[in-house]
Amino acid sequence: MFARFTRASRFAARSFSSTALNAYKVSVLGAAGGIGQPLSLLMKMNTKVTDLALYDIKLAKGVAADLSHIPTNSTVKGFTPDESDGLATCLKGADVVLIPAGVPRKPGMTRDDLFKTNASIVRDLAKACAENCPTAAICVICNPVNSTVPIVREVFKSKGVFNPKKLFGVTTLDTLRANRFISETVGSDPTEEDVTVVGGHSGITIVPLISKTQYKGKIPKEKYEALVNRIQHGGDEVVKAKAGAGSATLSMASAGARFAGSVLNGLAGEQDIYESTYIENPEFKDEGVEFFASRVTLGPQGVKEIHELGLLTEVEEKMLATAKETLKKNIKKGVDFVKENP
Ligand SMILES: NC(=O)C1=CN([C@@H]2O[C@H](COP(=O)(O)OP(=O)(O)OC[C@H]3O[C@@H](n4cnc5c(N)ncnc54)[C@H](O)[C@@H]3O)[C@@H](O)[C@H]2O)C=CC1
Ligand SMILES: O=C([O-])CC(=O)C(=O)O
Repeated sequence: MFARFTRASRFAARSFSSTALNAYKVSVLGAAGGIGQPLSLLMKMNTKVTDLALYDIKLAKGVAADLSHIPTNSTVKGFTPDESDGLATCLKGADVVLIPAGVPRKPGMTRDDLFKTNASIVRDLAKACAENCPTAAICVICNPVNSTVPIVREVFKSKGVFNPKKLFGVTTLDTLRANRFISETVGSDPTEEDVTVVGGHSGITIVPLISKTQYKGKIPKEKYEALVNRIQHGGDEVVKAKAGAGSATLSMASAGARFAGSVLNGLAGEQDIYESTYIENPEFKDEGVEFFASRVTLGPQGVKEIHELGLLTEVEEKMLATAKETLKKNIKKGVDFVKENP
């Protein structure tokens, strides 16, 4: 009885001082979807999350009711557009916002083909974030990430609240795939691998830096090329296998939960929190590439340090050059969209 009382008091105290006591509000927009549901489940299991707020145009209340029975610290609330201030309430006080809302690919489509539907979804959700939780870390999962992240920046800028340290495109799935696929190539334990993947999140813009691993120069050319190709086109593999029923959802939920967990660990002041993520990066700004997935250290203010690329192999330099050409166009497309459709 006494132990229970103490625990309850501790949880009550958490709601008063969020950051100091490792108690955070996480909002998931698009929470009833293929990614949204398992991602929300994984956030419910994260012990740093004490307030989980779920928004979707359908079913968010049902998903919230379901998850709310799991005996972890967090409360769970669901919001839908039929309540006048549903989205605003979902977002108010959020420390981290995850955005998997948007349509997924079908076979034969590129991520860029999703732009015409997803651009306005992301723009509108970004407006709500800028108005209701301007200081939250915004983590964009919705594709095409190369363009949707610039859309969020433009919206935040237009409202005077943009903070480059708190806007992230979630590219963690590329890291997970690289870790898994390299382990299959070299016969290692995938949980021990840590491949840095930079650039963007679509085909040739995904640049795995194998030269930064212990396997530099050790993987035969043919195997190396097959590995890079599989990392770059891993998404297509799943789209094809799901045959019209969508794209990666479960591996993406795992990636999103890992990334959100790292952001929370950084906010909590934990040390040595590293992730690769698509962020505003000044390194290639002169070339018109304002966003670039980079390895970063995360901290209490979001991005604490952007790691420079350093020395690359000739092959990696070539991949980088090709990636930058496409990224430049993808970024411009997002920026222009907000200019033309504010
Ligand atoms: N960044 C990455 O590595 C990855 C990104 N994705 C992307 O994530 C997005 C979501 O994929 P899935 O979950 O498979 O799709 P889904 O169709 O299963 O779920 C999307 C959810 O978004 C909701 N939604 C649509 N418009 C909304 C709005 N205006 N506000 C709130 N919710 C809204 C839908 O009702 C649905 O529940 C897609 O754009 C997909 O391409 C997918 C895999 C990996
Ligand atoms: O391939 C897609 O459309 C979904 C995605 O971004 C991925 O699985 O990496």
